[in-house]
Amino acid sequence: MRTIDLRGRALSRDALLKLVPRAAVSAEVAVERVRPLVADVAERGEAALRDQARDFDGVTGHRLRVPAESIAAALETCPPEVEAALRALIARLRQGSAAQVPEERVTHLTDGAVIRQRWQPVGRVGLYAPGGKAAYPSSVVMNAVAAQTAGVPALALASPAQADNAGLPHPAVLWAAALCGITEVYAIGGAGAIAAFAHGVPEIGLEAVDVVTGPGNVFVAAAKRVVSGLVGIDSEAGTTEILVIADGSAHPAFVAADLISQAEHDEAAASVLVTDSEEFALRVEQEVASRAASTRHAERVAEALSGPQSAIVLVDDLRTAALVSNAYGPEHLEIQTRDDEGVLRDITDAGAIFLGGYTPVSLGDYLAGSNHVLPTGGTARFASGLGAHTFLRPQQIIRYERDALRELERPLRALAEAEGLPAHADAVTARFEAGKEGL
Ligand SMILES: NC(=O)c1ccc[n+]([C@@H]2O[C@H](COP(=O)([O-])OP(=O)(O)OC[C@H]3O[C@@H](n4cnc5c(N)ncnc54)[C@H](O)[C@@H]3O)[C@@H](O)[C@H]2O)c1
Ligand SMILES: N[C@H](CO)Cc1c[nH]c[nH+]1
Ligand SMILES: [Zn+2]
Repeated sequence: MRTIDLRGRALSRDALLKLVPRAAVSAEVAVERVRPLVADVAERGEAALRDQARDFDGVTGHRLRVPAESIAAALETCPPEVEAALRALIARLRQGSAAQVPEERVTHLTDGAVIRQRWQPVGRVGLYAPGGKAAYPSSVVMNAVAAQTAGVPALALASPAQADNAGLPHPAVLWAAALCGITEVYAIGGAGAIAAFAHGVPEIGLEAVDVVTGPGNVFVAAAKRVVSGLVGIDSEAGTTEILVIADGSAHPAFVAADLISQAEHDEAAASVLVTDSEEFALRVEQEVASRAASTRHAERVAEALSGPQSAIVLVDDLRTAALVSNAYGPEHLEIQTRDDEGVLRDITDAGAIFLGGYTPVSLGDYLAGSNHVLPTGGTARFASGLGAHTFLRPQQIIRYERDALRELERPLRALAEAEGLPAHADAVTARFEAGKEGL
């Protein structure tokens, strides 16, 4: 990992972001690459999906809609320990997600003037679980439990077809689908899946959805940006990032293991350490060097950690570390310092925040009870992680009685006249003209 020494330097946000750039394929470049793929699915439907499966997943002649029997049959091949772990994940995430459903609130402004705020779930959602370099049953659960907690009535799932599973999605994805009770599953990957959800593909019985969610690589994230507006999306949950703020009190082996764990996802993954201790930085570097080569995906990890998107950043103090982290807006932020809560107070922008030496990101990836589908690429500045709230729309319901409306007749007319829209005021006055009593 390269080291960037910021000690004694005060940098603007833009200058910081130039020093620690995002992944090689920028969101803008990826958007231009996937735009024709999305348009092709909108135009040619199934035929376009088949071409993309051949080109990107190496699969031809498969069934795009997974038969219900294949989902049920797959669960029989799930090792008991994995099934128990998936059930534990579902149960813990249900608990964690329940807090994301706001209560209906009623506000009485004056006598007879009431506003209610209710949270209405969307009707139909398309959930994406990645399946390129690895299979993501955990992402199936993260999507499904959030949607089910919100009360969404119709859920469809897509994940890439696998050449070595007869063109079905990865078996582990089907295990998770079965355990979550999802019956509508498609073997479709990448931008094609996102486009299929957004536009619908009647030939295969896929009806367009209202909201598309789920994580994926840079092309999946870009496709979500392209279809957003036509459908709702969660965040652009793209290529994984971890930023660790640590001081000399942290354990170098813990921090190194966490940086490596997220680099395992993708050659383009970003692992960043920000520390005020040069000695600690060196020890982490040594730990990374001694551990990285023995991981299963050593080549991918090495590429991610040696890329420009990964770095060790030396700063003067932890307040500056928080400023650097805020400028970056990481998907995952770990804080391992003498005063984690103090550092947390300075943090504004991050997808999810993991405090202390015993809360690794990989816990959040699987079993913490929090959701692992999180904003990347700096979008944590304005977006949140996936949750039940992603599928809920606040709706205001307004009811005024006669006297409460009458009280507002004059000020309302003043505002309507100020805007040059007097018929708005007339609509109120009409209710108080003689003979118009009594609704
Ligand atoms: N932010 C989050 O919440 C989060 C959570 C989990 C995983 N992730 C990320 O998800 C990603 C998973 O990626 P993956 O590749 O394993 O699976 P994936 O399912 O996201 O991507 C595979 C698909 O990418 C498409 N694709 C591949 N090469 C392409 C190209 N050159 N042009 C256009 N499309 C192409 C294909 O359609 C293929 O089916 C990783 O980057 C990981 O870091 C993010
Ligand atoms: N770290 C990923 C989010 O970027 C989530 C994940 C799923 N499985 C393992 N990890
Ligand atoms: Zn992970």
